[in-house]
Amino acid sequence: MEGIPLPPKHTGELLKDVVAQARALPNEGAVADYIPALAKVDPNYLGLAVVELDGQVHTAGDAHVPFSIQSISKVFGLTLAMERMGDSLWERVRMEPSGQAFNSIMQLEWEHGIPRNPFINAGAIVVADTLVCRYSASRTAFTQFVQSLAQNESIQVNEQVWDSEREHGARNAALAYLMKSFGNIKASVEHVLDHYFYQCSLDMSCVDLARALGFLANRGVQPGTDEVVCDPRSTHRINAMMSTSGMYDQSGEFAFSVGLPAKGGVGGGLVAVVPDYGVICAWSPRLNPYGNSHRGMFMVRTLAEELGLSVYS
Ligand SMILES: NC(=O)CC[C@H](N)C(=O)O
Repeated sequence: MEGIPLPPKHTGELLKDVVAQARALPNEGAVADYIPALAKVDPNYLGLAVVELDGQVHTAGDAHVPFSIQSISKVFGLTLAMERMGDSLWERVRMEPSGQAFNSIMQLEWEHGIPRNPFINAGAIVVADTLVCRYSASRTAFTQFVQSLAQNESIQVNEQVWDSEREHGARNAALAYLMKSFGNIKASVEHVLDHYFYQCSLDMSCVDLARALGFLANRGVQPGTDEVVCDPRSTHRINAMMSTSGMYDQSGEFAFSVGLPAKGGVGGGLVAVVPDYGVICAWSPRLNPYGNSHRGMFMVRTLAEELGLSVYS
């Protein structure tokens, strides 16, 4: 990706400009309320961060405020599971776009309890099952993994969000029990959901997330620490699935208009990987009908256009 890096000062100014443009947009979309604790978040937060591979950090708005990472946790879970399971993981979850909402149950019965990909809820619940089965303390292992990637030991679960997910998790429980009936969940459903809800309920800032996912822009090696998080083949696969499924049923539009591997969550976070350059993270809690951050998409798209970051150009 030659020619991407702009003078650092310019990038910082650009981020501030993009946040100001996003703030001026009409208030479209709504904060997720099917998990009641998420509905309490101030919808006007706006954060944007870029962490480059050489360690430079550019921020604007609320880039340092922790928020609920929700489905962005699926990227960390998948990375851990791929390292632990090897290719046997792909017997239990596929790598195809689903063309359905992130929590849809219909396809799962037709396809005998094998989820389309690890980034819809059903797929992430299978991934959570593999973690629960392979770690004696999967929640602790998950937190330590994320803390070390983000180089921030203060990252922790938001207990209110975790409780709220448990109390309002009927649909995820339905997905898990259906998969259990097909033999695709090995541990107890209760245990698996507990882990899944936990990882969704971690709080991280835009800077934390952009730093934590640096290895995906750097062939699996974590910038700054030089830790080998995964091999280049796994890096390629994770980025490929983020490109095809990371934005759920809007992944095609995102590839069409932005052109970066990305993952969104219903907390309003959106991460985008720019190979050989760094990671962008945007946050704005109001969601569009696909469950993706409305202003987050605007911010990542504008930045990608301004800096010429598309991997398809
Ligand atoms: N898209 C999301 O961010 C969904 C995550 C949320 N915890 C759920 O399971 O419904």
